[in-house]
Parts: sequence; structure tokens; C-alpha cells
Amino acid sequence: MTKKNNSEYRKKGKNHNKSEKKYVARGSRKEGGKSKGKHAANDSRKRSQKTVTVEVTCSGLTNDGKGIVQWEGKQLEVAHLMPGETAEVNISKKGRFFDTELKRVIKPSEDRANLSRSSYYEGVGCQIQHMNEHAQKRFKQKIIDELMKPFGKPEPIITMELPFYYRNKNVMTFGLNKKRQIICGLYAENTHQIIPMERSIIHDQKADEIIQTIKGMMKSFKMQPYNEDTGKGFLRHVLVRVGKKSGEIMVVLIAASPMFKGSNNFVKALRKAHPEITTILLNVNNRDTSMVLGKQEKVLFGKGTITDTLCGLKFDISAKSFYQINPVQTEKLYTKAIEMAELTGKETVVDAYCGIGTIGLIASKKAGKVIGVESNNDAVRDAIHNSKRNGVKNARFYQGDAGKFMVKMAARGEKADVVIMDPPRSGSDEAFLSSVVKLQPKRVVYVSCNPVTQARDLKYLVKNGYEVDGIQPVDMFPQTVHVEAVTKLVLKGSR
Ligand SMILES: C[S@@+](CC[C@H](N)C(=O)[O-])C[C@H]1O[C@@H](n2cnc3c(N)ncnc32)[C@H](O)[C@@H]1O
Repeated sequence: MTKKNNSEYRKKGKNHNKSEKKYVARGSRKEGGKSKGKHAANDSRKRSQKTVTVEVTCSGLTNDGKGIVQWEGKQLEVAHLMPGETAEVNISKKGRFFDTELKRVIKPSEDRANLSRSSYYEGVGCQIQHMNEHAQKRFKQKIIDELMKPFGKPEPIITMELPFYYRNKNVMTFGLNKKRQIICGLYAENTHQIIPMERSIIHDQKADEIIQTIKGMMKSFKMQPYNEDTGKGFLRHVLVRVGKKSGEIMVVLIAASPMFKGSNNFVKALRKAHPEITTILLNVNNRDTSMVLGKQEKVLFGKGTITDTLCGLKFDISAKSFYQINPVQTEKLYTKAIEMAELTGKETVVDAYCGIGTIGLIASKKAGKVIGVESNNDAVRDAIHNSKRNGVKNARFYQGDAGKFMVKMAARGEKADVVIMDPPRSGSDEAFLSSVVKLQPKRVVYVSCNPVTQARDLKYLVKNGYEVDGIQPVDMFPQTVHVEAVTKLVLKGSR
């Protein structure tokens, strides 16, 4: 179903600032009724052979934040519609599915957000920004409560006081529209179609500005956006990372080729427009992939990294290393995770999937020894550097697969008192989890940005000797459907 096409995403409706007009959500049911005449008779207006406009009432929400509606015996999903709301919706048949598009909310919910920020309304990736803070909180709490039901009752989600402009990393993709004008934006859900956008209520505003400057410079520098279909062109994406506390800014130009003609002049012009930029890199990604960054990297200006501060420690961050995107909420998450670890100063702590070493280094002050493991080479190099930079003497970092590393630790009969694990969205694996069971740490603190895979992994640990002793959701991604949670497990009989 994924369509690779770099052309401008077709927007339905004329006024693109109106949230109701921008979203196309795929209906969840195959076609049931066949009679088009019946549709025409029941519907207020027939837009085309396959599109009808109907009035519907929303009865609930999917876990993707879409409104559930019933239409002609079918259950459909409508983006940006809330329970209790009545709305006009366009429904069109796409093969065996139905696409829905919210046209107009007739009776809005009391929980609908005040979109006075509509000039910033650039909805891609902000699936629930039409919900006010109470509705967002309820939505996320319900998801986590349901998924964690077998393990206990989660605490109330820790929300963010000012849930806007929090992201420290923006990535925009470049392409050409049908008029062959340069556009940049985000991919529409499950596609490679670029929805042009200039800013978002969750992006760092300076980062958005820099990306727009780059877009504006491209023509005069004869820089073509890359076309995935033809393999021609140069610039694929721009990544901007901001140290929210340090003010340092990294710009990464992700190109299809290392041949960057006029790079010196480009860098000079960009720095002139934005003297606040502290480093600029060229990253080369010539693979047919949906991964943004390639392996090859060249520093064009500055030191190639930026520094940021978290929980009182300074961290250097490379372009390819993972770094939590919401530093305000990260401090709350880490504080909770370290509290759950119940460190007394003696413990051997494994920081698995450690990234640039943030959790382990912050925990090191309260631990006997920290062992970090991470698969990304650059992140491990950053972690070792960050350890030295912060004068931490009791932490060691290793590059490798966390599962294999733990299997070796278990085989060597090594000891771990606490395992803190923070795997990617896909969760952990059996090699890792079975080694945890062999190593028998007294506590496991599981940080996760995907409660579905977290619940799966908790089930394994609970089946094999652990019990859940606390679940704390943290809203790391306001305005979006994503939910983060940290869970404490204790070895049965160890207390
Ligand atoms: C969600 S991030 C957490 C990083 C870090 N704990 C933090 O808070 O910044 C997950 C990390 O796991 C790493 N990773 C992914 N798969 C891995 C594996 N099989 N073994 C070790 N590390 C892995 C990624 O490179 C990434 O740095």
C-alpha cells in the first residue's frame, strides 16, 4: 500500500489552515453495502462517483486517536474527530477500503482544543492536537491503563506544563511538487508523499526557521532535491538538532551523494543567515531506504557535535546518536527511572540500550558500577566521551547488541543488581530477556516509548520470576498519540 512518490501531497479542500480539511484517514472496514444509489439517497450531497458527504456522530477513539463512526453498517475511522462530536465527513472508496476526511465539525466537543494557534496548524505527526490537555491526558491514560491491566494500575501520567515547541530535533524531507517547485515537509502517514509544512506547534521554532532558510537558498545554489523514483537530485532531508539548554545548533544536510559543489559558499551563506548555528555536517545516504541518515558523514563547519545538559550533566551528541527529543520531560522520566532503581551506592547497574550514556551516567552517582551497552558506534563513542567529560569513573560502555551482550554476561556468571533497559520501539528480544532471567537482578527498570512491546516483554519477565511494582507513564510527546512509560519489576522473593 505504501506509495513511493515525491510529488506534493494532494490536499483536499481549499483552506489549508482549517484543521478539518487536512486529514485523510483510511477507514478500517472492507466495503459492505454495494448500492451506490443507496448512498446517494441517504447522503446530503454526492461529490463524485466514489465520494459521498455524510453526517456522522463519533462514538469513541482508536488507539491512533482517530474518531470511530458508524456508516451504513460499517465502522470507519475519522482523523481529528472526538467522541460525542457530530460532523460532516467525506467518505470515498479506495479499493476494498474507505478513506474518510473530516469536512466540518457541526457539534464540537467541550474537549476540543482552542486552535487559536491555527496559523501554526501543521498537523502531520500531531495526531491529537485537536484535543485539549484534559482529553489528551485521558486518551493516553486509557491506552496505558488497558495495556498494563495484567500488571497493575499505572500512576497518573506526568504531563508537560507547556506542551508546545518541545522537540529538540526536526527532520524535514525535500522534494518537488507538480509545478516543479521545491517543497519540504513530512511524509504523509504510511507513504512517501511529502506534505509541505513550514512549522509545527511541537517543533523548535528556530530549527523550523533554519530549514526554511535552506529551502530558500537551494535555487540560487542550484541544489536539487533528491527524487526517490528517478534516483536523481541531491538533497534528501535536513535534520536540525538544538541543545535546548546550551543553545547550540547542529544542521545536518542529508544528501544522496558526497559531491557537494559549492559547499563552502553554502555553509558561509547559511551561517550568515543564522549565526546561531554551531556545527554543520553533510551526511550521505545513497541507499533506497526509509532511514533518514546514511553511514558516511563529513563535518563542514564546527565540531560535529552539540552539547546539552540533562539532570545536571553535560552530554555531547553526534548526528547519528539517539537523544531523547523532549528534554523537559526526559528529566522527569530519568528521575523516575533512577528512583525506581533504588540505588544505594553499591549496585552494579546495567544500562542496556544506553544511547549516549545519559541514564547510566546520571545513575552512576548513586551506583557502585555502571555497565552500558549500545549497538550504535557513534552513540557509544559519545557515551565514553560523556563519561570522561563529567568525571565519571565508575562507568564502562560497550558497543554491541544488548541481547548478545547479556547472553555473554550470563554465560560468564557475571552479576548485575539492577538492569535499566530502554529499547527501541520494537522492544527487547528473547536473548536479552532470558539473560535477565539468568542474571537475576533484584530490580529491572524498563523505560519504553511503545507500551505495546513493553507489555509483551513484561509478560515474559512476569512469567519468569519478576513482579511489576510500579508503572509510571510520562507524556514525552504531547499533541501526538505516542505514550512513554517506565516500569519497575522486582525479583520475586528478593525483598
Ligand atoms: C530508545 S533509545 C534509548 C537510548 C537512551 N537510553 C536514552 O534515553 O537516550 C534506544 C537505543 O537502543 C539502541 N539499540 C537499538 N537496538 C539495539 C540493540 N539490539 N542492542 C543495543 N542497542 C540497541 C539504539 O541505537 C538507541 O540508542
